[in-house]
Amino acid sequence: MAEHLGDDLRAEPTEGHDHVITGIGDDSRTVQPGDLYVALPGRRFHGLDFEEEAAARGAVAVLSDRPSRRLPTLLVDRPRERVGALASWIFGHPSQELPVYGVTGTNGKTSATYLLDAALAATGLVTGLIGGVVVRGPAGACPATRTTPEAAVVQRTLAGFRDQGVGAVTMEVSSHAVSQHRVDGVRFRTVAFTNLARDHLDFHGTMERYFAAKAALFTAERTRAAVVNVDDEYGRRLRAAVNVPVWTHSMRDPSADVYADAIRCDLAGTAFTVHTPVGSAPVRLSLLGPHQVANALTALTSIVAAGGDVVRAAAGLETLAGVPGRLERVESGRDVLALVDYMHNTAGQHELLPFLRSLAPERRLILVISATGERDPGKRFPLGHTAATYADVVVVTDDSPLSEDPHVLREAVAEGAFAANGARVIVEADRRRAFEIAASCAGPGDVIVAAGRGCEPRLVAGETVRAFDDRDELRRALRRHAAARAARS
Ligand SMILES: CC(=O)N[C@H]1[C@@H](OP(=O)(O)OP(=O)(O)OC[C@H]2O[C@@H](n3ccc(=O)[nH]c3=O)[C@H](O)[C@@H]2O)O[C@H](CO)[C@@H](O)[C@@H]1O[C@H](C)C(=O)N[C@@H](C)C(=O)N[C@H](CCC(=O)O)C(=O)O
Ligand SMILES: Nc1ncnc2c1ncn2[C@@H]1O[C@H](COP(=O)(O)OP(=O)(O)OP(=O)(O)O)[C@@H](O)[C@H]1O
Repeated sequence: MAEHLGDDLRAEPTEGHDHVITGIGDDSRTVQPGDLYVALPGRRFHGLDFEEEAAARGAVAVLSDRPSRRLPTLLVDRPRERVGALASWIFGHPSQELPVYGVTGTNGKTSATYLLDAALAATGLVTGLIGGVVVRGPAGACPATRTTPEAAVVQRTLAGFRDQGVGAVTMEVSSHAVSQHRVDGVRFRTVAFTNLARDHLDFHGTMERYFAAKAALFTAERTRAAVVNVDDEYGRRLRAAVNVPVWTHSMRDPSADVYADAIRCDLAGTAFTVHTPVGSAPVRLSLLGPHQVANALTALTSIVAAGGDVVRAAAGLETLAGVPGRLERVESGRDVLALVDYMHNTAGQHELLPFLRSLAPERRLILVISATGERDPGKRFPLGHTAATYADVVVVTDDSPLSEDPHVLREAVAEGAFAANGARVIVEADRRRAFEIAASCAGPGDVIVAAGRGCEPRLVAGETVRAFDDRDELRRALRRHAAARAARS
């Protein structure tokens, strides 16, 4: 049997020949025996730079835009565009057997996929999750290195899930992934769109191109249905543009297919009633903040769109204790509310900061903020400005500058914060010291939020990588400060 993989590539099974291809991989460091090694042209390297390593690990052939000197080569013009379909074929088209629920959008992907995973599990399914924090299934979990893995890894992971008896997969899909063909070859049951706001312009250039990258997911070839948040401006544009069945959800518009009302958000959690064409249900989330209502609607609408049971799904959402690093509470024994969040764009700030203010109307909101290097420079000033518009104290510090000068990043954020003429602004390069300063500013009942990194486990500056988890560091800073205060009194 032969299979057409595109206009100019035709593959024949190789059993009985010298080279038997049993898998596919695009990274020489993780190639497995029997793999077709996809040698991609990159910004820094060409995959063929590592062909010796790939061969030594057992790669039997290469797919590339240049001939390998070491292994038989399938030559194609744009290899990245071939990997998804090819990997899907090699692994027996796992997404055709397995319902895959995709979630895309600027903010809310991780939260919505955790919620969707919990809801699907509550309907009795064994689940798999591919996301920016973790990749996990029945065989275990491993920390994610990216929001969406490369195409070969996506297909290998889906095949593993299928073979382990998974009944539904939830997957975060970044715009980078769409542009880089990482999800080509995935057939989705539904794809959900959460929202679109300024981010990633370093990669996409303009908002229109960013939107187009997301919108490219919503075609009949890729998904059976679209799930769209119509409270978002780009969501409404998407609804008007797509040619697949669309399920809308809203917190404001009762004419949406799925609608939430009776919304209550406080420190105990988030409660609302969901109304769908197949019934209504009360929902109680442990997660904090009104944005989690939108994320829960993304999860519930995806399930309803696929014919699932909304009452069981809603009950499933209640089983989720939290999402790592997303308004995650840090217990320190001190009488302050300390939270860590992944807020790293102004859209997220506008959603969360009014809620955080409302938690302590008489007390102070203290924010620690920073900007990551190698990301859209236009985000930095507004990040500082918005933070200082809402908060009482803003501590501007360093994140992972990667290859950039941390001083430049810090100055841009601080400039925005000072320009707001609102909060008291303190600039401290050392992140650990910034947490100490925040802890020392806090009085009883105040709210401290370490924003921007969530549960990221390390800081990266040039070639230097050091372990740094905001949750541990904030807890330590609060405890140290409490101990020092006790010793003084
Ligand atoms: C801009 C971007 O997406 N770049 C990705 C791209 O890098 P690149 O073109 O520079 O590749 P390269 O490092 O020159 O390497 C070329 C080839 O050699 C291979 N190689 C390289 C080294 C080696 O030892 N062995 C080896 O085989 C690589 O696997 C690659 O195929 O291909 C690399 C390998 O596949 C990716 O690791 C890299 O992602 C980098 C790390 C990255 O930061 N990506 C971010 C922007 C990203 O994708 N983010 C989105 C989500 C963002 C969000 O929503 O917040 C994501 O999905 O994570
Ligand atoms: N529905 C939402 N609307 C606006 N902001 C949100 C929403 N959901 C989450 N956020 C904010 O975005 C941050 C990241 O959330 P989450 O990780 O769920 O989204 P994501 O799309 O996976 O993010 P990223 O692409 O940056 O990894 C949260 O910490 C919160 O500050």
